[in-house]
Amino acid sequence: MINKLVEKIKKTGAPIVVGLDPMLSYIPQHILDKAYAEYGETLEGAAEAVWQFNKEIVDKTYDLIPAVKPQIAMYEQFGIPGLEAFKKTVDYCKSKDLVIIGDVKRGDIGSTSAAYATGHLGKIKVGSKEYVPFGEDFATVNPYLGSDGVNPFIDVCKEEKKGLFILVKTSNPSSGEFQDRLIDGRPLYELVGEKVAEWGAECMGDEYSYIGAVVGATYPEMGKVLRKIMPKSYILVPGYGAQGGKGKDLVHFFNEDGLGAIVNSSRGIIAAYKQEAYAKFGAENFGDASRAAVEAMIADISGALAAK
Ligand SMILES: O=C(O)c1cc(=O)[nH]c(=O)n1[C@@H]1O[C@H](COP(=O)(O)O)[C@@H](O)[C@H]1O
Repeated sequence: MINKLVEKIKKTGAPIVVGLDPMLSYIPQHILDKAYAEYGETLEGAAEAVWQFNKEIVDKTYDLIPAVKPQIAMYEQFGIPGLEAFKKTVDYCKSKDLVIIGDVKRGDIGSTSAAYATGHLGKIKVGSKEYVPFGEDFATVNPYLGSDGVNPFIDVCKEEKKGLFILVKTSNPSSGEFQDRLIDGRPLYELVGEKVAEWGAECMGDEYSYIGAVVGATYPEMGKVLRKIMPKSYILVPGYGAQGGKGKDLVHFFNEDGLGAIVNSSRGIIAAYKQEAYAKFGAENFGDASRAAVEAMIADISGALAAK
């Protein structure tokens, strides 16, 4: 799957991911009204609105981008109907040939991680039958439990040709509270980065490893150091747009080959119609606003890389 991701990034010229993080407050009234008229003001109604909202954004952007990243919390908040909307979104994106990064941030003791890996990246046997529960291509993984919490994910990736993005340095303001703590004079995130490089060396695709890392756009200096520590790992870079990251901050997350990083924006794309810059589209044409925001993001990042 890493080979497909790299190929699609090359083909689209867009090292970006659209984050499908729907909140009811981003969904235009006409979509909410229609969903509530059909299902009532229920969890089912909310999930239907989420699904219709996602579908329009995917329809308006899929030809420009290599990948999407649905964040499962945004679906789980609507309970079982929300999870059904998550699965529908994954299947629809797959039908559009997009690479799907399941932002699930899992990680537990080995046996539990194995079940998470099966659910999100693998297949489950039920009697004589086999099922694909959620079917994402990549999953985000929290490495805090250590190798035995990560290895079951790696095993499933090897078997299914899937991939991981392991949290190394997160984008949020208090990420340094633990991640920057010095251990033998080195920050913890560097030690985790070294471990990702070690896991990744065993899991190579054609050019890049299918064991990648997450490093926030909001910490460009740390991104520069981590890029060198993990030269063969793709870095998923969240924090662009709504969290303040800009194209010029991101150039050192990329390798000299112009590859090696994929930048996520969620609210900045899916709720673009609410920003002043895209207000002219109006809520009715929110998908066109998202397309324009994707085009602007690609231009910003490619411009910064060209100027590097
Ligand atoms: O793993 C992630 O994707 C992630 C890691 C991180 O360090 N920071 C971070 O923001 N994220 C996710 O990236 C998305 C960012 O959303 P926006 O800030 O709206 O672009 C959310 O889905 C977050 O859960």
